Amino acid sequence: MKTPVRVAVTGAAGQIGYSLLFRIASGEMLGKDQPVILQMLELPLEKAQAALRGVMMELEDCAFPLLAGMVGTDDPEVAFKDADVALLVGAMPRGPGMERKDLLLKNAEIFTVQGRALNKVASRGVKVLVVGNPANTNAYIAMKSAPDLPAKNFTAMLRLDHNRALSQLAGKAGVAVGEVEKLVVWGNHSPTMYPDYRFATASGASIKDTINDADWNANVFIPTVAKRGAAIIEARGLSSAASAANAAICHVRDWLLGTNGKWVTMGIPSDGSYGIPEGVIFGFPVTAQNGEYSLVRDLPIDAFSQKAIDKTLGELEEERAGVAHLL
Ligand SMILES: NC(=O)C1=CN([C@@H]2O[C@H](COP(=O)(O)OP(=O)(O)OC[C@H]3O[C@@H](n4cnc5c(N)ncnc54)[C@H](O)[C@@H]3O)[C@@H](O)[C@H]2O)C=CC1
Ligand SMILES: O=C([O-])CC(=O)C(=O)O
Repeated sequence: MKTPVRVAVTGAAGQIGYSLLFRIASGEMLGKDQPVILQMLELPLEKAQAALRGVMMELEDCAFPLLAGMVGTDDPEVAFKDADVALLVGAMPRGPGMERKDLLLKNAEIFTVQGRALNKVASRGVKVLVVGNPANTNAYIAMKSAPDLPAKNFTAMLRLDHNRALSQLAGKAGVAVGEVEKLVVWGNHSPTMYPDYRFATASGASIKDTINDADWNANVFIPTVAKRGAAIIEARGLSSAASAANAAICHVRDWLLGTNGKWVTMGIPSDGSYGIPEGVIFGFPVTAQNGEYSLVRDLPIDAFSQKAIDKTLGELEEERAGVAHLL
């Protein structure tokens, strides 16, 4: 039996938490032979704590063989104690008519507090995924609040955008979604993100050449992916939850277990590549192996792409300036 991995999940009684915890406990994130201990954080409010107790009862009732332990708490230092993986989901979601950056000042403080708690008590190699919006800037806040932990281990979720783009592309090109490779979504998890299909292939053939429609790319594909979150809110009255939980599972699974050379999109602190200033948490193409991700380097950036990348970077710089006083 392997040593259990400690997985902290914040906002555990929320929508995404409810779609996420059961899949982690069943082995979908870390492998079917990997025991896990779930360390779940909720707000110190009776309603949130009662909901968390209910979720924990349900987890118990599943009798998951891989669930080696559970902690439910309102204290970040308990939730993050020795955590190997931390999924920072707990934050306010947006409603109709809002942009994700409207949540910035409402949610920012959560990530200073949680960054500091991770810095103090988490495993020194903890791998952090920020889901709570605006995810890139919240990941930046958490990273800056945890100076003793490796900055590269603070990541933001762009995988939902990546998966949305995969499905749109496969549908348009008439190929199976599992065949599509070499896709990337650059930048911020916001409507300025840039889903880039220039390198994408299906069974080795260029998807861009198959589709051969620049108008579709600019006026259908990119806006459909970029505004998909709002479309879900419009349709459901609530933001994406099952697909967001699925993306979180994909992100962490690929990071820890590897991608076998396939590209995925992760929001990671820039090392200065592609002209993105060091430290900005930006959606980049990566591969992963042995628990470490590596940036896909030296891709050609044409004028259209440069303009899109500059736009999403500009927005991230603005968000960063907006939270500078907290750091
Ligand atoms: N990056 C991405 O692709 C996506 C991000 N999101 C974001 O994820 C976040 C969570 O979404 P939902 O689960 O739908 O929201 P929700 O409102 O259903 O659940 C959030 C939970 O977090 C808890 N919470 C709030 N502050 C907390 C704190 N300081 N510590 C611990 N728990 C706390 C709340 O009590 C609530 O139970 C939102 O910010 C949403 O916008 C949602 C979808 C995709
Ligand atoms: O759009 C939202 O507010 C929730 C989210 O991040 C998404 O679905 O991509």
